[in-house]
Amino acid sequence: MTYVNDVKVVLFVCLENRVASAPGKVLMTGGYLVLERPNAGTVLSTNARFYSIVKPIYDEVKPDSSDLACADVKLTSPQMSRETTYKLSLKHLTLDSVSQSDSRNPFVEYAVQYAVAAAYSRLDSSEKDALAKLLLLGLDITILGCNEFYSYRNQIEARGLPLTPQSLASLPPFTSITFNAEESGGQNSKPEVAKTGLGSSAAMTTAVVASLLHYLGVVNLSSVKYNDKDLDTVHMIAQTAHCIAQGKVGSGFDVSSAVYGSQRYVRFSPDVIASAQDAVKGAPLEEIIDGVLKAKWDHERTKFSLPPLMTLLLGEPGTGGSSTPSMVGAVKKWQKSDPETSMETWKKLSEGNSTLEMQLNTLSNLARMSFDIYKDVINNCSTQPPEKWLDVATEPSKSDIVKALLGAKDAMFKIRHLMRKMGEAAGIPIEPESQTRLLDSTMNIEGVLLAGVPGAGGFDAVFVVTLGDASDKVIKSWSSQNVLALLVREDPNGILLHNNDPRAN
Ligand SMILES: Nc1ncnc2c1ncn2[C@@H]1O[C@H](COP(=O)(O)OP(=O)(O)OP(=O)(O)O)[C@@H](O)[C@H]1O
Ligand SMILES: C[C@@](O)(CCOP(=O)(O)O)CC(=O)O
Repeated sequence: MTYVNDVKVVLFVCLENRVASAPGKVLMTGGYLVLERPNAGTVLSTNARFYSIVKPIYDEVKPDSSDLACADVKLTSPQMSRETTYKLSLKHLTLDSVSQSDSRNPFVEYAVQYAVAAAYSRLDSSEKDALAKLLLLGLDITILGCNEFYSYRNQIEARGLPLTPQSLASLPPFTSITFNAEESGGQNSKPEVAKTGLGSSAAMTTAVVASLLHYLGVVNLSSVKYNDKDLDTVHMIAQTAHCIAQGKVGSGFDVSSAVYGSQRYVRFSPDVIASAQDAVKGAPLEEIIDGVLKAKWDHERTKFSLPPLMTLLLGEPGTGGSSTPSMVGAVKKWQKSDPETSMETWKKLSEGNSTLEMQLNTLSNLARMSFDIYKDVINNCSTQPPEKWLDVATEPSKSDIVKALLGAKDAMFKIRHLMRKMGEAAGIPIEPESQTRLLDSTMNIEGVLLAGVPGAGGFDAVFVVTLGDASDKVIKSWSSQNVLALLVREDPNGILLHNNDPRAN
């Protein structure tokens, strides 16, 4: 949207759509490798979304306002029963908390500062006056995360409910979050959210940046197309805010999928955000963000999502999750200490990842070419163990599909074997024995195509891809093994704009 001189016109345009959302992710292949260019990761975005609702706090700028240099910002997180208020300096773009509570949300704080700085850097001086007026009405930001981001296992067990997706579905949307008991009892430590590992910080940061940039008129997200420049702007700001808030530069697949949806991703060169790292040391924010927006972002993303009639399932084994940064540290240490073996393992892993990606792309193409034959094969294989899948291949067109299915399955076995090997060499449980047992038994269920540990692996939820209606069998089997099937599914969409508060739906 081009900025209009009268702030009321801007508000009129923006109020309709002031809710943006961004999805959580599952990194199916490329864990660790995707940290280094040019290795790729395939990432599926999910139906779990973070919503950010932005509105003004006041109806009009108070004429007697003595403090025209600062805007009020209110950040509400109903699921955490938290409300924090800030003063945003319109001159320095600093954000100072004026709340009594010491609860901070660095992801959202950087998202607000950087989005406002992006607005200033993109506008000429007359437009900047209108922007200041809009900001002086205050920013009232509410953040909501879908239940799928959080673990409700304890609540389900405490209520004596069965460990099933139906029990999860009975929870009201945007239920209050459970904090990890051990942490809340710990000395001086803030309670840690019990989460499922879907990339809450990336989805939250992206939703806040998207809603703010749209509200401030920097981008127009009402008509997004896959390659839209506006999405690129959201991506650059969200990625920078996420890195700075996290204090580390990951591969960025989580922010990229939060913005653009399911994809094949190759990371950006870390020096594109070097200027923002300098900002922390005191350089003017507007200039820094201008630099970030003009930097040569060299990440690559290609269209990728699951072929039709395949379902992504996640199973929470209840073993408590793992810390990604410490696992990454151990793998890096191993790479340094044994460059030869590690390079060899990574080479083979990269081949396995490419094969799996290629087989899935082949299946998508075969489905496009002749959907009826594809549907027939998938439905038949969904009720058979894999050793019987070849029996389904009664004609050449069917046998191409079955070959690709078996090729995908084999590639997944190879990837798992190498991930285990990497874990053993690095001294960390990338695919711990308990997960191996669960994955092996799951792979034996009829109609299961793939099963593995997503992302960095460890004790987080495992993922499975099933054919046709086979997911019901997996859910039943998991329930009997004390594994909770989550309600998470693949949804290839990235950022979405909504007309209403999702709690009203
Ligand atoms: N509903 C919410 N409202 C506000 N803040 C939230 C909400 N849910 C989570 N958070 C905050 O988001 C941050 C999540 O960051 P954290 O580093 O724990 O996750 P992450 O690395 O993205 O995790 P994962 O990939 O495991 O989901 C935490 O600071 C947490 O307090
Ligand atoms: C290990 C790593 O490659 C993947 C981490 O994925 P997850 O947070 O475990 O989903 C790290 C990264 O890509 O930033």
